[in-house]
Amino acid sequence: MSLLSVSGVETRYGRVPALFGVDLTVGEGEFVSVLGHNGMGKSTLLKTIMGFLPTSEGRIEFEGTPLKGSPTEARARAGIGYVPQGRQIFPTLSVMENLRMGCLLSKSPEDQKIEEILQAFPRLTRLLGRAGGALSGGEQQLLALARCLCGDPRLILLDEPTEGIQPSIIEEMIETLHGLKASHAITLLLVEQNLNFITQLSERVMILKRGRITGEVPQSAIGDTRAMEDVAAQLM
Ligand SMILES: Nc1ncnc2c1ncn2[C@@H]1O[C@H](COP(=O)(O)OP(=O)(O)OP(=O)(O)O)[C@@H](O)[C@H]1O
Repeated sequence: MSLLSVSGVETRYGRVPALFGVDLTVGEGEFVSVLGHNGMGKSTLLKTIMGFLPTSEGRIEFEGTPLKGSPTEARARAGIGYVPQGRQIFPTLSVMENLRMGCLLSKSPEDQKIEEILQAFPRLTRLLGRAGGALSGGEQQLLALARCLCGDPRLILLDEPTEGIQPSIIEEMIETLHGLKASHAITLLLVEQNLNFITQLSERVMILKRGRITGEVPQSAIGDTRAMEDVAAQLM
């Protein structure tokens, strides 16, 4: 059974459709990505899974339980973590306070959880007292991911984490996510337009174009930037 199953999902903004019957599954422990240009519906897909936008058609199941009608908070409690595009950390709260907010959903003791998460994000350890808004964009992105992980999510929905981020932090994020995959058995659904980032992190890649999944990158092309570029050029 998949951890997440999305089938025939349609989402509209008012009367204007943005997703047209999207199907995808994410298995436990899998890293799955959705690649698409600007405006193709990537953020809409994650917002729909998280319950910020209602589905007009289709079905979303998490661990086999239908999510229809379930509010965002219940989805978060069920184990779906969301790192939105633009990060949305609390700018006036310190890094530590941001992490504490993330721990509200965790069942582990707060100090223990934060210590565990900081081991995966050493750069944040030096910044704990600084206001979130005084971090660089890349540091804020790391904080947003770390804060999400503080809530013990089973599945992480990650929206364009590389947008506007310096290459060194992108590399750090890739390493951190690889480490987390190995040690925490996290499951990831990533939406991105950065092909290099997707290539390095994904076991399966779907292409989203104008609200429709136009295809999946063949397994033989996964991890091979040149082959991925060829497939993406045909499907995007
Ligand atoms: N609040 C909104 N109201 C109306 N239309 C919207 C709204 N948000 C997004 N859309 C439209 O829905 C479509 C998909 O947008 P979405 O933000 O999901 O794309 P995206 O692939 O995440 O792109 P980007 O990388 O630019 O964020 C676009 O045509 C967009 O204009």
